[in-house]
Amino acid sequence: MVFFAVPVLVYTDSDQEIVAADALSEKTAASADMDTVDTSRCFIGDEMYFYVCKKPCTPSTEKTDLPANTPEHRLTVRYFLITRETTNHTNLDETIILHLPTPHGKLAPVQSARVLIDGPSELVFDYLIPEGMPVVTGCRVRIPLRNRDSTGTVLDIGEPPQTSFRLRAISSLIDPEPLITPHLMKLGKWIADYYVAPLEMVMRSLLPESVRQDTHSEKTRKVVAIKNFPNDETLAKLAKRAPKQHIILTLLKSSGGQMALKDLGGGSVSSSVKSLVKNDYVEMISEAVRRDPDADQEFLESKPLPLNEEQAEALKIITDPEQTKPILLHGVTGSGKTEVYLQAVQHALDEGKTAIVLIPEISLTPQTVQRFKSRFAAMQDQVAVLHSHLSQGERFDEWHRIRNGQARIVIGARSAIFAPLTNLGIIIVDEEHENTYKQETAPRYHGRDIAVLRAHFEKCPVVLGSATPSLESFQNTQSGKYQLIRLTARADAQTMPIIRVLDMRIEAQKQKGRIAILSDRLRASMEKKLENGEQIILFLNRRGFARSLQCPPCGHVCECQHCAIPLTYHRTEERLICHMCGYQSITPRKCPSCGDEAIRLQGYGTQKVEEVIQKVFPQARMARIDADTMRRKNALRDTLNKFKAHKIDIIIGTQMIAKGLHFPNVTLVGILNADLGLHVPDFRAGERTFQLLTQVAGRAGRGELEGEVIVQTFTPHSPSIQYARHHDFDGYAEQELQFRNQFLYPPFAHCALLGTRSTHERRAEFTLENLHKRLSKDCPGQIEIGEVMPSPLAKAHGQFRYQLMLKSTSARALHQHVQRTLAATPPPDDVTIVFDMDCLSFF
Ligand SMILES: Nc1ncnc2c1ncn2[C@@H]1O[C@H](COP(=O)(O)OP(=O)(O)OP(=O)(O)O)[C@@H](O)[C@H]1O
Ligand SMILES: [Zn+2]
Repeated sequence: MVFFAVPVLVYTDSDQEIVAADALSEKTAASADMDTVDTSRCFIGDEMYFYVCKKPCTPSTEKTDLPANTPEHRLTVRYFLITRETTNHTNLDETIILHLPTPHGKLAPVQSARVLIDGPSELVFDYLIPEGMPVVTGCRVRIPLRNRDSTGTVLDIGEPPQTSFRLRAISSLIDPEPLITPHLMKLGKWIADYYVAPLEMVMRSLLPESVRQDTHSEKTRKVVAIKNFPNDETLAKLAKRAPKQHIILTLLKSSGGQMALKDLGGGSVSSSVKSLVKNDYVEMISEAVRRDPDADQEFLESKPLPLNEEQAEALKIITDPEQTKPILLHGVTGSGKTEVYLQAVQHALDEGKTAIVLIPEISLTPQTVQRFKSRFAAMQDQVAVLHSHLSQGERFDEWHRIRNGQARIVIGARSAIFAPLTNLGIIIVDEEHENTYKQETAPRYHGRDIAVLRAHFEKCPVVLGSATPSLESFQNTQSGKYQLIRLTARADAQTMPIIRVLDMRIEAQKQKGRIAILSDRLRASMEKKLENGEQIILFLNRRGFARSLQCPPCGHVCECQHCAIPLTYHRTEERLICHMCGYQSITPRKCPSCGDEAIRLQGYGTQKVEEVIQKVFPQARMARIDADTMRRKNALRDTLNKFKAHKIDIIIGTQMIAKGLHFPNVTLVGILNADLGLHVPDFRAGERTFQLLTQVAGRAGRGELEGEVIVQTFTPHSPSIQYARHHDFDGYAEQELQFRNQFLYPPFAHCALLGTRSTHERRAEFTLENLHKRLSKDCPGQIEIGEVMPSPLAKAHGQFRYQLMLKSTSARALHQHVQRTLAATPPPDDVTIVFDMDCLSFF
């Protein structure tokens, strides 16, 4: 039988029961009668009244009058549906929803919102948008959830879905303005999809906790202001009768009519102020004050420098409106990239736009922040700094200053890419090669990649800058996706430092197999610099748990034959395991290359170095900079300031000191063990070593004095060390890209890590093995799946960790396959799944 739909106007009472129905087409007016409506064929979704009639009819959009005798307050006018002639009445695909005038004569588009409920379980439900409530995507809303109230974020708005139950309505809006801009919403959805992360988690990254929970609020202070200043006569009386009140009034008058209560004397004057208020002479006002995280610092305005030729060319390309590709600014250390960023940001501001500047980790790059703050010192209020050390209150303030347009420049680490700026004019990613841009907890997004995507959505330029670009970005310039700009010389016309590579195998022979911390050469050089009153940086790239075997006499390192990365020593199994493919081998007692029995695990840390240096140079003033010594807030900033003021001669540090530091008096940089970063089970080890050596070396000789760098290594022939020594990025990139291509590593493929964690070792392993089986079934051709193996960090925080590697030339195929498999294979309650798309770390 063929059914036809009749457009009907339905009246419901407050309980949503149908009290009347009205056909909207004259021709079928007869069907307005409930009797003629085949109610057995009704679809009554919450808001969807869909009546089916046996007679053909023509829909009309004419407004029908409400039945005169129906009390208006009991009526809720719903919308109606029109379907075209159809043989299958359940097919609603081609349903058109028309908006009908309500009893109040206003248009009432019936729409629903898809709401992501706050909370750990990532619930998403549809809610009706009450008439007149200005709900848009990104709004925060209060909604009913079961029998309590809850809060959530609107992900989407659209026509109500077809449901077999009744949709409930949004109770109220939390913020009048959507806290997440539409571009950010789009970005959030992309991240959830690509990194296979729950959208709720992504939302947490987009909206800081303090902003989401509306418990935090603006900080206010009490201000006393003159209301009716007494005449001279009263004033004179007051001076005698209540001298305190007299003083307050005089103070207020002389300072322009108002003062903070605190400045007037706080509690000690409160009773006097109270009397003044009572007599209506003054009033008390609450004034919002900003919690300024840098309130204790002063920034002197710095003027733009005249650019050299290369810098000027770079700025021209960056600010060229025709330029649509992401830009990779490859400038050698000290080439003046920061000056280019500063002027590019100024350009965006001049055009009335806003800017985001990402830096690897704010507490590690205080100098960069200071330079931005100084340049824009005149507009201090328009600069917002976002970083992990902010208190909840500070974060709340900064965030709202950005959202309401007061702050136009946002400087921050990775998550600042989600700053809710509108009208973006430029995004800058400084030190784009840094790993810290990758978030190591879900959602495991890469800040640099998200920056490129956001710039694309917002149609604004994005500049990725580095002295040692990541091979991913560099390859993008080779393939034409990105635009490459180079700064080839130091801005102040200084020469690049001389890099000497010291063969520690020889040193080991001298020391009879013991691992020396200071070579004779480095020690002699340090002595000379200290005598000259120059400063020294000693660098030790210490990596904790993944340890490779290295033979001190010959420098040999045991590697996997399939993956060309060092094998990792697993103490419990007494075995060497490859962390890319799972290959295992026994631990050799003798060096497979030279037969020496001295083969051993590497290892000493910064603390040990400090001890040694103290013995060798007891008169030198030194400071150690690593995660242990720099726990205190501002500790790094203070130590670096001391170093700058030359109250410290030697700094001993880890990666923390590799970045963006500019100390003209540093003439010697010692890299104590370049191999530590080189022989880790990671195909990027070479790239990282090259980057670190180049960056650390770049700290030397940044002033009038020539710089010297000494690199101690057991593998002096390694390409990362040799190319770094010759300041040859292109040469390095060329041979490294060849290696990556050969073994199909990024940037030629996407790598991802799938892991399980559990307090029950077997369950962690089984769950992953099960996933492995399922992934292998119906696996798209481009995906390679590695074996299940214990993580290099086999147990952490009481949890056993297993992992497997996935590789694919198609990112989409990879994340979609994983997404599908994970969705179909929920893990046991006591096992956590970890998925790291485009992983940078293999632990
Ligand atoms: N056009 C210029 N004229 C003179 N000095 C300049 C110019 N541009 C930059 N400088 C100075 O050169 C020094 C190095 O510049 P800057 O720190 O910006 O380089 P960088 O490329 O960001 O370095 P790095 O990558 O090592 O952090 C700074 O002291 C800076 O003030
Ligand atoms: Zn292998």
